[in-house]
Amino acid sequence: MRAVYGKRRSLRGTLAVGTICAATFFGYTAATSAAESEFGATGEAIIHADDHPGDWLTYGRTYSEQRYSPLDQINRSNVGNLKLAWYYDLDTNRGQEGTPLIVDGVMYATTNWSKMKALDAATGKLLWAYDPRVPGNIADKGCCDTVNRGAAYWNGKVYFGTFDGRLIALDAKTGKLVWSVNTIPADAALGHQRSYTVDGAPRIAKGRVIIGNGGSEFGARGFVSAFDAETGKLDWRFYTVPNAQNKPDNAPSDAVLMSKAYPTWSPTGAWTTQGGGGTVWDSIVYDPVTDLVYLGVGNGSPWNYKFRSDGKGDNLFLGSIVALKPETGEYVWHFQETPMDQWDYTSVQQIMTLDLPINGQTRHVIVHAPKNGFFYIIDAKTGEFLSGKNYVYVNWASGLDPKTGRPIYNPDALYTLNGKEWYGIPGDLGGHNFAAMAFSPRTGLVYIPAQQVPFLYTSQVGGFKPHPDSWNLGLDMNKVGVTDSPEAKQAFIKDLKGWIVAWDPVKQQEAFRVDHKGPWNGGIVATGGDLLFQGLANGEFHAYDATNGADLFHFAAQSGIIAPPVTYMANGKQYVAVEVGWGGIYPFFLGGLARTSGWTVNHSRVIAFSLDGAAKLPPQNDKGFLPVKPPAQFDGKRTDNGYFEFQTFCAACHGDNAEAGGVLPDLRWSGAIRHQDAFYNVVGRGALTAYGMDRFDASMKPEQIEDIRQFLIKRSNDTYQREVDARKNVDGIPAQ
Ligand SMILES: O=C(O)c1cc(C(=O)O)c2c(n1)C(=O)C(=O)c1cc(C(=O)O)[nH]c1-2
Ligand SMILES: [Ca+2]
Repeated sequence: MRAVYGKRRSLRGTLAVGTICAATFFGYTAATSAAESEFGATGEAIIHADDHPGDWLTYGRTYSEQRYSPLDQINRSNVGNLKLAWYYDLDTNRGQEGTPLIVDGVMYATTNWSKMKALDAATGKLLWAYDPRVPGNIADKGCCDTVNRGAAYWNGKVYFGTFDGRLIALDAKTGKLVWSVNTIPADAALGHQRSYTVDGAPRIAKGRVIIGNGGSEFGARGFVSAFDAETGKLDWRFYTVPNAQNKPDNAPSDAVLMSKAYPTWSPTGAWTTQGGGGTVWDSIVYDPVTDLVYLGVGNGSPWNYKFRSDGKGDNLFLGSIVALKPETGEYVWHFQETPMDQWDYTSVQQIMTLDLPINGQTRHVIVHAPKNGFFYIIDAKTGEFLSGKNYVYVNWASGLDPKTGRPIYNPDALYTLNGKEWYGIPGDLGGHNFAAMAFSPRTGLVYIPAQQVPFLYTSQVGGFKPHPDSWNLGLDMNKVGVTDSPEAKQAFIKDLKGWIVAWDPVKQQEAFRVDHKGPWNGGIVATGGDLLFQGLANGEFHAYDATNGADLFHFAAQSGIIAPPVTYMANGKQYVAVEVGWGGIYPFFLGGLARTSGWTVNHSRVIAFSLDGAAKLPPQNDKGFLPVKPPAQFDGKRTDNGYFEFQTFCAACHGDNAEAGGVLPDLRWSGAIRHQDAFYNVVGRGALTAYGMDRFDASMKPEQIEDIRQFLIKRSNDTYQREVDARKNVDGIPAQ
């Protein structure tokens, strides 16, 4: 069975019987003697990534983004002896989602706030750093923490996006700026909002750096841009949803948007002012086999389909994979996974290509596990739907039409049309989010960091009322939170789950699973040593047996891990490295509920393991924010509105119902809530903008801000004793 996968069988065969010598030769010697021809301008180096498996040259290691490394010096028999080789503390204690690149012994790691660190991959010593100085007050212009998922490497330069929308090229040796461009055209801003943020890793195809952006929770019209890798000149830009007036944008997307996509939108829906969404915030993949670029397209803006498109049409290309020609951005095919999106079911999740036996024939396919919970197999050349099966429990659709792949909707799930509430599984965070999955050609299995996080969808009462400075979903923000009753919380917590699904793509069924404590765990790498490496939300880093999921190694990393590990060779030794740092949307929005994945505090760093490592992490406080006795008095008449304002403007970062998730300040214990002026200085006048806290005096009146303060004092009184008691629990997790 193994022989049918992948292209470069001879090398894989060599490494499969692997000795340290073989891995050393292919990893290190090949890399150091490679010089210009291998890492040069042609892309051959990435196309033939398996000729130098000691490096990690592109986001998913190879263009197929399988996150499989043939290295086998570390394997099932010795992984139990894995040790910390080095660690490098980061200067941002927020979510770390980056995949570091390794080129010729140098690690290029992007971190939160779009910073770049070049480290010696053998020692963790800093070689150079680059800080693009993203302004602190724009943190709330993105939905989900000021994360960054990684860089691209090409012809002696490293490229990465910044949260304020730039694409930056640096000299890989010196860290000096080569060029920097604003990827967001001035006329993309919508009304008062400028909501485009860049946190995904750029990809490079045929000398072009391709990058998208986020923003569909605010009012955005998705697009990707391709820039010349040498000069930074804009080559082409492809929009993923139509122009509101159905006019040409002078872009390669014009023809398909005007002929195919526009008729799938109502001409009078709120999308015409809100942009429609469809942001390409994570997956962009170039496939040298088909010579196509695949875009993973995001959710609708606003989420509410009734408001967005009058409840009409499929809304192309939301929730789709779109294939383009790399040179021109010309449209080739699309496949829509979630027509009529109203659940934030993005299709941006990692796009992986494979050669798979299907009905006795080897087919070159895309495998995809988007948020909506179905595992899709799609012909990579034509976009033809081959099969689809749910990889997690789903309640919004009973299955997919076997011919077309269209979901068979549960009518109750269409909450914007039926006017009812909908407790959706998956919820808005998906059955699988940005945490990368991996494929092992040795087991034939895809390993998906799966999760279950339900979400209560309820339409905004009285029609769509956009706010100038917060999320604009068209939902009732009072309802999206979980009420504080112990029963409601317990029921919700029971539904929170996280695990690895080992998925057999040939049989379209689960082979086995590895259960975790809760959702929001890191991405996965699979190796030639028949190992899976994964960091977890509870702060542990694990190695599992790829054939059966047995837990073979774990290490306490002192903070939740959400990033995917990489593995590489340096000085003849195999290393496994990962960025550590709890964050992203889950602990921001779910707040205290997210702590049930395992109590975590953010201590951000890069950690690297080898078989003979001798490093030790310093001792740490892992108890998180300590409760401070709150003021006794509050104005009970203001707290209901305070709750509404909090859920609308603050909860997305400081946590549902004012309980923080271990990353940003827990406002119940903030000194600022003790005085009206102090609180207004921070929230209204922007005293903490340098730290990522925007000012809200343009979008909220002083009375609204004071209502929030009164609500916070009430919440701190209501929950103080519970939090004090929680610090006495054995595992430190507050009772919920
Ligand atoms: O619709 C969008 O534009 C958009 C952007 C992003 C982003 O840029 O990070 C996320 C999402 N959506 C999203 O739905 C989501 O679940 C999500 C999680 C994360 C994260 O990094 O933790 N980002 C995003
Ligand atoms: Ca989204």
